[in-house]
Amino acid sequence: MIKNQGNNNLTAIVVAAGVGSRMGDKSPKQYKKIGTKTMLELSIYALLAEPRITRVIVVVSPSDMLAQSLNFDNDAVTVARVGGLTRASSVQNGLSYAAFTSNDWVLVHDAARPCLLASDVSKLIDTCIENDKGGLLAVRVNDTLKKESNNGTASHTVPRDGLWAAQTPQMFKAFDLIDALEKAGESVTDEASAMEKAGDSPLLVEGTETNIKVTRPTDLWLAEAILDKRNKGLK
Ligand SMILES: Nc1ccn([C@@H]2O[C@H](COP(=O)(O)OP(=O)(O)OP(=O)(O)O)[C@@H](O)[C@H]2O)c(=O)n1
Ligand SMILES: C[C@](O)(CO)[C@H](O)COP(=O)(O)O
Repeated sequence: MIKNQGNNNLTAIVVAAGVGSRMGDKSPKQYKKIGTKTMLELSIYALLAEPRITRVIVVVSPSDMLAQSLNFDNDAVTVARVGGLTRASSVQNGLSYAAFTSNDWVLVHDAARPCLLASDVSKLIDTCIENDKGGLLAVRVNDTLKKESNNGTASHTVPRDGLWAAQTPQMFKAFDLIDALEKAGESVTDEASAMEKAGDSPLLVEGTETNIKVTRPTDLWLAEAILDKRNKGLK
């Protein structure tokens, strides 16, 4: 059981139990290497670069055979074989595994977002704690958005004013998120959706465009280019 950790001992849950079907590859995308590290490792290290995160629970599928080769050489990281059939269920199972005993904050991050900047993690934590309100990293939508009709044509343009693309990590009080996810069901695709359904209005914390979710093959080389540039000193 995790006792009250306070704001300097935060828990992050990294969801890494997906199959990566949109990548069209046989191995789950979270184990794809960018340079010498897997996407999963990069996502975890970006979180651990924020000193207030002192515990990372990595949720993998119970059938994940690659997880046993993981060695983070860091006592802060625990691999939990509690992944579910949906992302939401993996998050719920990770929250249960964490066994919070007080309503501490929790951050939830996609293993598929390896380009996360530690500075953005710090910004999210600072903003949520200063406002005592949960929130998420997000970026404003730049493209003109079209709503598809049922025959592959554009029926209309969706006004993009005020539209943001949600990223992760998303940060909420653990007990509030547990309750919200329980009520929202497994159809929600992020934590903020569940909180919104519960009547909350999560803070939008402006993140960085490079915090992409690696979903399809082209995203992988985008992530490689981003991290290559970053390793050369460009943000
Ligand atoms: N049942 C699931 C589904 C997804 N995820 C995780 O949630 C993150 C975002 O999900 P997504 O990008 O959709 O990953 P996949 O579900 O693996 O991809 P796909 O939908 O293409 O199968 C990923 O880190 C993925 O590992 C998870 O932990 N459990
Ligand atoms: C949580 C998320 O990354 C926010 O944009 C996104 O909803 C995950 O969606 P996915 O279909 O599970 O990748």
